[in-house]
Amino acid sequence: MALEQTFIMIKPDGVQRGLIGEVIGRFEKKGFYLKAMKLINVEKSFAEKHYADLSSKPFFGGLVEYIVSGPVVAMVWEGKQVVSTGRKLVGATNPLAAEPGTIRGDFAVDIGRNVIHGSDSVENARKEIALWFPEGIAEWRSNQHPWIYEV
Ligand SMILES: Nc1ncnc2c1ncn2[C@@H]1O[C@H](COP(=O)(O)OP(=O)(O)OP(=O)(O)O)[C@@H](O)[C@H]1O
Repeated sequence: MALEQTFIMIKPDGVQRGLIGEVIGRFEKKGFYLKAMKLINVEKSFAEKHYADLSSKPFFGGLVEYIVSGPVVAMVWEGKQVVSTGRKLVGATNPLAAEPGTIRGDFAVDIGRNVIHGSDSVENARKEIALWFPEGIAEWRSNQHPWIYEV
């Protein structure tokens, strides 16, 4: 069975608020595999590249300032339908609309401080992983695999 990969980033507010372990724990306990992770400060030009699709939006400048305001945790997670299911774990963009039980629903209030990013499609996940991890990602699979996945 081919497993998907997605790019997940804990934004500067999530790092500052001590939510790294909480976020990782939710993805781990679900049954997804952490394939790459780094805590880094990104340059403005890099943040602009990551959010290039939103460059015409009025909030673009503020969004880029937010992303460069402190370290972020960039991760690759692997699993069955991890792109769409990861978005469900993350919750709606506006945290006030995000369901309780989701990361944004449980830990955020404002759209401009929504703790986490998750790729919105398999194609964008591929692009984002290539952008953030040009060095490549780890190859491994949990020994618990047969206890999480039927095949
Ligand atoms: N109206 C807005 N005002 C301020 N910031 C916004 C607004 N809309 C979106 N953003 C910020 O831009 C990010 C990207 O917006 P997008 O529409 O791609 O939402 P998303 O896919 O849920 O979020 P992300 O890409 O971060 O996972 C949001 O997560 C949020 O931080």
